[in-house]
Parts: sequence; C-alpha cells; structure tokens
Amino acid sequence: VTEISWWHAMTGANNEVVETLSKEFNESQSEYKVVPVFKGTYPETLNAGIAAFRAKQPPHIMQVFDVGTGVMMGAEGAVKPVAEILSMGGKAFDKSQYLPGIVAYYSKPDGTMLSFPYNSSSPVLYYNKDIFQKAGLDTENPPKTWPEVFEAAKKIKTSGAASCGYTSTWLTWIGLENFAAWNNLQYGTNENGLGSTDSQLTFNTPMFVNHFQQIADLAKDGTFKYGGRTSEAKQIFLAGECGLFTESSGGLGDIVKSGMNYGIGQLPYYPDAEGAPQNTIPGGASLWVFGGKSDEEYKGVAAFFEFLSQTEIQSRLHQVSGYLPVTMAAYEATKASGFYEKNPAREIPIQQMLGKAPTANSKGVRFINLPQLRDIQNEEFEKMLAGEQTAQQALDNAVTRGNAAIQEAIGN
Ligand SMILES: O=P(O)(O)OC[C@H](O)CO
Repeated sequence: VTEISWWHAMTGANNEVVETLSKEFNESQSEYKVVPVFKGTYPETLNAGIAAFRAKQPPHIMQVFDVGTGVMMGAEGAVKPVAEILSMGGKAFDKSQYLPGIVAYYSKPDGTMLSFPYNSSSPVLYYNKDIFQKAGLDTENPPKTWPEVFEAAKKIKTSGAASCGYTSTWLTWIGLENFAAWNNLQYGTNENGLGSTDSQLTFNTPMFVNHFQQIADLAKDGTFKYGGRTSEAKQIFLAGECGLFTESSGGLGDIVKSGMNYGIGQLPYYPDAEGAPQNTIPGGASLWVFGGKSDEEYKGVAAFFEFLSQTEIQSRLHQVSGYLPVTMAAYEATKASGFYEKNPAREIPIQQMLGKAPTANSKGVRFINLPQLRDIQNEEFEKMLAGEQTAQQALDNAVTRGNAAIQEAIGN
C-alpha cells in the first residue's frame, strides 16, 4: 500500500470530515492509504510545510489557506500543479465544472490550475437566537448593516442578555480583505495586488478607519470581545458569551454540534458604501502537492482528488461543513435535493460569492507573503484593542509597515 500523507489545519467538526473522507477513500480501494495529520492553525501548517520542504521531507498533500496561495505559487519547483497530477492519473482537470471565482483564485495567470479547491468559504454573520430573544431583538431578522450590528451588540450588552454583544474570527480576512470586497473598497493597488507584485496596500481610508474605531470603542466595555488572530473567537461564541459572531461559513459544523439555537445572516455591509453589498472573495484553503515524489505516489494523490471531486462527496462536504460546494454539479444537486428550501440561510455564502460580477476591488487579494502582512495587521489591531492606539494609527501603521515588507520581499 502506498501511503499518501495529508497535512491539514482542521479542528473539531471539520477535522471529523477530514478523517471520514480519508477513511472512506482508503476503504474504497486497496492501493493507496491517505494519512491525515493535523499540523496546527493555518499559519502553523504552512510554516511546518515550508520547514519540511527545506528538510527534504515534505508531505504529499498540504492544506494551505487562501493567503498562502501566493507563497506557494512563488515556490517554483517545490510544488506540482494539480492539473499535471490529475493528467498523470489519466484525468483532465475540467475547470468549467468548478465555481468560477474559486478556479481563478487557484490558477496561474496562464490558466493552469495549481491546487485542489478542497474547502472554500465566505464569511457570514451567525447569531444566538436565545440571546437575541432575551435582548428583545428579532430572532428571525438578523442585522444587515454594520451600524445595525453595533446597535444590536450594544443592546445585548446593556440588557444583560449576554456579557458580550459581538465577536469575530479573523479580523484580517473578514475585517479587511472581505470588508473591502463586500463594500467595494480598495484594499490595495493593481486590483489588490492581482495585477502586479509591485503593489501597495491602501486600506487606511475613512470607511475602514471608522469601522475599526467603532470596534475599538465597543471593546472598551467588552461589547466587542476579541478572541485571537485566526478562529479562536469561535469558542467564545460557542460558550454563549456573545450574541453576534462573524466567522467563515465553514465554522458551521461546530455550531451545529454545540446544539445552539443559532441563525445565519448575510455578511454585514455599510449602506453608504457605493455598490455594497458587492461580492465576497473565497476564503478557506486548497490542497497543494509537493514535488519530488514518485509517479506511483502522484497516482495515489490523483485518485484521492478524483474521489473528492465526486458530486456526492462535494454535496455532503458542503451540507455538513458549511464550506462552499466547489463544483457547479454539487451546487445544483444540493439545490435539486430541496436542501436550500429547508435551510435558506445555507445558500447565503454562495450567493455572496456569485451574486455580482466582481469589480477591481473584489476579484481577490494577492500580495507577496500575505501571511506576514496579516501578522503585521494583527499586531496593530491588538495594540488598538488594548487601547494603545486609535484605529487610524493602527491602519496607518499596518499600511506603512506592510508596504515596507512588500518592497523588501520584491527586492527593492
Ligand atoms: O475558516 P476558513 O477555513 O474558512 O478560513 C478562513 C480564512 O480564509 C483563512 O485565511
């Protein structure tokens, strides 16, 4: 049996999905065995993969989060394009079957598909209906705009319905990258870096500043509670501490498992942002394959990706985890099954992604070493939330330091 190692960053319900899919694949044939290994958060998994590659012991498959895409694309020779691997398994990668925004995100400019879109997401607003009820808020109509979210958060806090009104995972991915796309605001020059590596960050403009200043103000009395840089805030929401929660659609599994009486709303936007709500950009992660393995091993990887591409698997992954159905067939099959009629809010993340053709502000975000830029942004946000600086200072610093890091990375 040829073993195929799969490093990933999935916890809780999403880890169960990884384990189940691996087991099902392993039981479906006898030549290959996929061995999933949890390597920590997304940034930790990426760092572990880079270190392992340098030590000449990389796994076969590594799950890399959205913003690691640029890092992997730059690692010429270290990775093997998914399109090539599938053709080794005698299969062609049919891009027309995948959701358009997702394929574009994981392809080279010449159109070659580089990684396998395993778990794509869109951020949504989750809310705790029991807390809403206690606070006298409408349990069937969650707030739609950011001013409404902040009002509801204050009401939750002042009414004593919960100790905190609002929390969020990923202030970078949700608060900057998707905030920009959804409100049709520029995050950086050259279509947010997609057009050139020599691009600049520009997210220290008034709408971003106003948004983060409100969050900083709400943090003073705990109306906003900060969880951490990645998905940590999910535990705060699951514990029933906060009534409102912005998080990936892929955070759904743990919320369902907790038994909470929850609801899902669209990602909030600013009514005075022109064109908002626009469209969200794909988050989550894709599966990259390292170079230097044997043909037999690559055939195993191809077989596993073929297995994952099946409509039945894709539909289940979407329905159980909250991640997007990455193939059109899986989306259509889910529709045809009546799933969205029963669970209308579960279609929200897809509608957010596909509802409008993207503008220059909403095609995606790609900067050289974006994970490092996010670290800088998080450092500045944390100082802001600790009351050490204003939102204007935090965003100005994040832009200045980020632009310096970009110039250094491209060798200027
Ligand atoms: O929680 P996920 O898997 O949807 O990922 C969220 C962000 O895209 C990570 O950068």
